Amino acid sequence: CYKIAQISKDDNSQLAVCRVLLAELEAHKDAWPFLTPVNHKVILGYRKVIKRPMDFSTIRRKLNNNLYFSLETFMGDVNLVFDNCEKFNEDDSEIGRAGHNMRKFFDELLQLKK
Ligand SMILES: Cn1cc(C(=O)NCCN)ccc1=O
Repeated sequence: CYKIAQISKDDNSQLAVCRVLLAELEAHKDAWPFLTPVNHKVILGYRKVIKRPMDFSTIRRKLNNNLYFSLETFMGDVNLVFDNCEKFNEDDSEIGRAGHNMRKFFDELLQLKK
């Protein structure tokens, strides 16, 4: 039993770290393009180009519904947000720059939490 308890405790503590990381991402001044799903009815071409849309509100819902099994699966969705942003936006654009800033910020957060 001890071993099973140990695994689940690690997952819980990892998920607690995910909640803190997500809160810090959402609070960043450059988070605004990523707070809610991109509206593909407004942003022409988005649905065709971006096969796996992701945003911070979706990540929060998945976290609340216990759909992340580890820090790694959580990181996969956060990086998907930034990868989608790079694919769809020019580097030299407001949203493109916000994406690069947020990815750098996230990488620095992860260094602190290690
Ligand atoms: C991440 N991203 C966001 C938008 C956007 O317009 N977001 C609305 C913010 N209120 C457009 C393209 C894109 O790649």
